[in-house]
Amino acid sequence: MEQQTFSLSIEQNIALLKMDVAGESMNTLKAEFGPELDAILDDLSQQSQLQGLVVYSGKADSFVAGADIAMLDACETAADAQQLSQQGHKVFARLASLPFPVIAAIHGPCLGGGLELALACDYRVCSDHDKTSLGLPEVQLGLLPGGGGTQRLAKLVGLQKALEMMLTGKQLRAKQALKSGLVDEMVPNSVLLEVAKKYAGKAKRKPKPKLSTISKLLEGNALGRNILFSQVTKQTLSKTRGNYPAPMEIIACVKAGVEKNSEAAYLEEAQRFSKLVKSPESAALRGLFFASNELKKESLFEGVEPRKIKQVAVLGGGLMGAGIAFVSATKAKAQVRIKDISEKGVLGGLNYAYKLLDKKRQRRFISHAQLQQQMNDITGGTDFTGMKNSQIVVEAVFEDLALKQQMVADIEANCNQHTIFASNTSSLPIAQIAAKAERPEQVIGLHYFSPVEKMPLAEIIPHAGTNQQTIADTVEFARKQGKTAIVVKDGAGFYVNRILAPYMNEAAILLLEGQSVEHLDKTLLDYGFPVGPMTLLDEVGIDVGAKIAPILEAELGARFKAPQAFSKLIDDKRLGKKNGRGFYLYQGNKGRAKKVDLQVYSVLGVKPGNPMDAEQLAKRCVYMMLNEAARCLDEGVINSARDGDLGAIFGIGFPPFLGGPFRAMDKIGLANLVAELDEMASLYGERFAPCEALKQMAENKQSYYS
Ligand SMILES: C[C@H](O)CC(=O)SCCNC(=O)CCNC(=O)[C@H](O)C(C)(C)COP(=O)(O)OP(=O)(O)OC[C@H]1O[C@@H](n2cnc3c(N)ncnc32)[C@H](O)[C@@H]1OP(=O)(O)O
Repeated sequence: MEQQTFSLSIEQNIALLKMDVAGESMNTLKAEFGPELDAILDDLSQQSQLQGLVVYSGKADSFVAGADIAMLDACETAADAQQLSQQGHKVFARLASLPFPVIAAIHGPCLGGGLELALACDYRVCSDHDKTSLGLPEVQLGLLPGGGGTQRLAKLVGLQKALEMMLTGKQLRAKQALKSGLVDEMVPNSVLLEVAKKYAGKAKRKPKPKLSTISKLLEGNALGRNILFSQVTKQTLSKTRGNYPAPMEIIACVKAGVEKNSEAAYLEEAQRFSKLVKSPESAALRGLFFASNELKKESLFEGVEPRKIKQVAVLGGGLMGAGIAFVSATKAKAQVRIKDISEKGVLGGLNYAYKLLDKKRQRRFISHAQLQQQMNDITGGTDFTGMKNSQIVVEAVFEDLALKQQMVADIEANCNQHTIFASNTSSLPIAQIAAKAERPEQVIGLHYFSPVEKMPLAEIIPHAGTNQQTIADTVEFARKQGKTAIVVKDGAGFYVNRILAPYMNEAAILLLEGQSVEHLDKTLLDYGFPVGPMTLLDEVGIDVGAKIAPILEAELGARFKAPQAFSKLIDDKRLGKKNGRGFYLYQGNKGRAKKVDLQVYSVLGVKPGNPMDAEQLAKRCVYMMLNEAARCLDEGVINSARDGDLGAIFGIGFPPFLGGPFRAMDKIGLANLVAELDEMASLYGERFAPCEALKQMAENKQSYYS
């Protein structure tokens, strides 16, 4: 017999509807639930003695995570997707029109279609648990809330808050949800159902947002609303640069909600939703969701169980070390010891963690007691005291091979025989760091991106002698720190910096050819990168780039050669943002729009000329990256196109709506790409020559994804 998803019980004239999707760890909404729910609603609407209905989840730690994304993926046509949306509208409308109050009892994630279900209820009560979060994250999948969310949310929390939630996809914690009026009450999970039942017997109600006087003025009349919509449209376009259609569609739906009758507005939501389901941007973003979920679950070696890391040491209290200590303590819930050569370094590391936690406290995400508790998990010192039991030591010291080898020896002498030594080097081969180790099998690379607490990627780099247990433990540790972890081959630049370097070099060459700093940055921002290459070089440090380039060139060849003229920037003591001297002005320019430091051009001996066609300019940088990504896969630097896509998106910010370099190459078509690279090689130089792997695949009419 087919298992039911919903079970109905009645206690003292209060109906309790439990949702529990069999065989799945989280509830998601599926089309096939329609008839089951319809039958329940038929039954309920005939029971005149009922005083209320409480909807809750049978899962221990989640309410409903939204519509089933795989079901959306399976829609063959926009009409299929429109039908799904309209089916949702119909069921939720029936729920809303029951003759007694309907109450959602929410514990755990209540997202997308899950929140739309809760919005169709009269009242919402949620648990105060950390796991409880409410939001409409559809925009992150390139979609809009298609289950009535664009219509109901604004009526409950007001236009501004609703637009902010839907355009960012941000999830609210219980406290924030209560404050914004999204939920009516927040209680401990142990009494959630009991409190929800108390709403039975109350009046059904029309939601009314609690608005400040200014918001009332803005949202309460047509003129104010027009100003609001035009401001939001402008801000949205400046953020998306036209690359993401969903935000504009969300604004249009919300606008329809205030300007049209309900039937027309709901129809518009369904139509716009269906168009987005079939958009290439949403397909890429959904692909990303599935790919990162798949990677998260992947176990690397059969029979090798990763150990739980509870004791961590970090060598170096600088920006990277401090960030690593912070995520190890707060996310991976480990006891962390920071070791630095100076007291100042240790204090710097502790202070960094304190500041991050204090920000959370100020935003009321954590209490003062929780801040103190988390700070208790991070200690520091200038010697090896307290490090004996470390299961993993992550070094984040200067990029100096001899120093790192010394660190390995120190850790082998002062920790224990099982301690893993993980290096956060961004350029030195791990095999060299392990070369003098007594236990090289426990040496591995663990490369983070700055700032560690924000950047989602970690590259895990075993050298040829690293054992499976060390790899499995390190991957699991990075996952626990909240990172998307990809295993990459040991070699100059690993994966992310290896594909970034030719892109950055090309931008530098273009600058020397007379393209302006602003034009370069704007063009690649418009293309979809989060920052332009010149800004990125300022952020990373021009000196850091200058140090890595020769290492890559020596190991990988002339296509990595950085333009000679760039050494003049170092001679001019231009290190980037950190010393206030880079491509942009920093001193005395705080809070103002970024301005290029025009002296850069005279230092480099160039004069910015006519701006190159934006498409051509972007292609020159991006195609260098694509070609290198193809080489990396061919050489086994990455294990799959999927890892290459995730690494580029989470490590560099490769435009997510393109799905990553490999999906982008498939979209261009490998034969077209090879032809374009050939032409670029003849115009601009051999560095553009398509790699053998690309040529082979193009010849065989292959693609990276089927
Ligand atoms: C019409 C509507 O407006 C359209 C929609 O609702 S679109 C969907 C909107 N919802 C979302 O985007 C939420 C997507 N999910 C998430 O962000 C996260 O899964 C979460 C925050 C809910 C939980 O995260 P976490 O605790 O790390 O668990 P996570 O491993 O991601 O998910 C658990 C399982 O649920 C699955 N899952 C979660 N949400 C899902 C969804 N909306 N569709 C399909 N599967 C989903 C995951 O694939 C995973 O499956 P598995 O057990 O087979 O690996």
